[in-house]
Amino acid sequence: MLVNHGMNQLASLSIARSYSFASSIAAVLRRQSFLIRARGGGVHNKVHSTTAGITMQETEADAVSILRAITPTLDPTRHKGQAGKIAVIGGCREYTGAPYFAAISALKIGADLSHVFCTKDAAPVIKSYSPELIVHPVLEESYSVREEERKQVSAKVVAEVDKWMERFDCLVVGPGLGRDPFLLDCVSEIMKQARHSNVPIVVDGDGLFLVANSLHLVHGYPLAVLTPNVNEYKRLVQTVLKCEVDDADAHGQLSSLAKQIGGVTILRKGRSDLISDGDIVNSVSICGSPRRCGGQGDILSGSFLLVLVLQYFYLGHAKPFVAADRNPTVLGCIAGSALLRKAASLAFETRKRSTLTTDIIECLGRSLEDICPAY
Ligand SMILES: NC(=O)C1=CN([C@@H]2O[C@H](COP(=O)(O)OP(=O)(O)OC[C@H]3O[C@@H](n4cnc5c(N)ncnc54)[C@H](OP(=O)(O)O)[C@@H]3O)[C@@H](O)[C@H]2O)[C@@H](O)CC1
Ligand SMILES: Nc1ncnc2c1ncn2[C@@H]1O[C@H](COP(=O)(O)OP(=O)(O)OP(=O)(O)O)[C@@H](O)[C@H]1O
Ligand SMILES: [Mg+2]
Repeated sequence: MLVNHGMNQLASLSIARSYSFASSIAAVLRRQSFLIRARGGGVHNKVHSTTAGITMQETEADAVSILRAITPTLDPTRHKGQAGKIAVIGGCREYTGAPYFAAISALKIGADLSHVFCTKDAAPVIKSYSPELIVHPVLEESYSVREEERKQVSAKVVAEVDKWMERFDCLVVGPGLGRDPFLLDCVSEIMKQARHSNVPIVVDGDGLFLVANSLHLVHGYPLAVLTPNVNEYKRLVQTVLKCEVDDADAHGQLSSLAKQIGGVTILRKGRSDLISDGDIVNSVSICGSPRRCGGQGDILSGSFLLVLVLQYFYLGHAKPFVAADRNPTVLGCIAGSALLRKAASLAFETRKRSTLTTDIIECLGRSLEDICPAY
């Protein structure tokens, strides 16, 4: 009922111009529809029994078909913002590359607007990388705030982000965030606000450090996607499952981890990317690049195609391949992984040993075009 009601409202709101009250309502309705789908997701392939005795389904995802199915056609009737607005929460004194990689990747695969919320000293650096990004210098680290001012500053930081929240289709928390305790406290509050507004949250990098110590931030939230690398995954397994990583039962352990965190979607990055929401385990093994330069995970977190997935699920335009019962966050992970790995492979073809993250970003467009031509 809620979905149909939402779709009808959306149809009448689709001509609304950017940043109007109507478009804010539409965003809320779209997110409700997305939430309903995320709660009911699942596909059914092979059934396996794991060493832990858990019955589980596993599939080598047909990533290219999924990517084709969920990529929206370019439509001249759409206005700015309808192809996606994302925000990256990250960027501090040490790390300015990571949030840039995440934010620019979203634009390169078709999002209309990409924001970065970072610390004051990181902002001019990130702005100087690209005029395309909207950079908000709002986050504060402990060194710049006196003890007695912390409560007031924290409220101000959270309010600065919250006034934009309803407009975002997806939040990416963590690339280059750093681990300053005061900053992480503020980010916890921002995540609570995002969850309250049903905004999908991709958690990566230092965001995973935060979440491993504060699981309640994502526990049971079907619109949360965690994207751990080797270290980050190890930390999650130790904290949540109270054991060590067991590669002999990689699929069973990933599925248990996702279940234990209340059905969030986890993408375990590695030679093959493994994706599960606790129901099935998908793996994406499309040939990538043998170069392991830093920043490739940041591209992935920004290019989740979640924005694109959202457009289709929100607006009810999903092409026939995308069954209504598939969890859109899982689809977003599969598509993002396939796209990044193909771009990395294309970059390596020409750059070989000198392949860098910026070269891979330059290949994101070609990667998408090869799989799903614009016309
Ligand atoms: N240009 C920028 O601004 C970038 C900024 N970034 C930002 O940095 C922040 C911290 O993120 P992170 O990924 O560097 O931290 P973490 O996961 O603790 O890894 C640290 C160490 O773990 C090891 N290690 C890694 N992989 C391994 C493996 N497969 N198998 C075994 N060991 C492995 C390896 O250690 P080593 O080999 O030196 O012992 C590695 O150096 C975060 O905010 C992130 O977003 C990055 O996104 C990069 C681009
Ligand atoms: N051994 C590998 N072979 C092929 N591709 C890989 C391999 N390891 C990782 N990848 C690809 O690179 C992407 C980034 O994974 P990685 O483990 O480098 O993340 P990360 O450590 O978070 O990166 P970042 O430096 O951005 O923080 C993965 O999604 C995966 O597709
Ligand atoms: Mg990373």
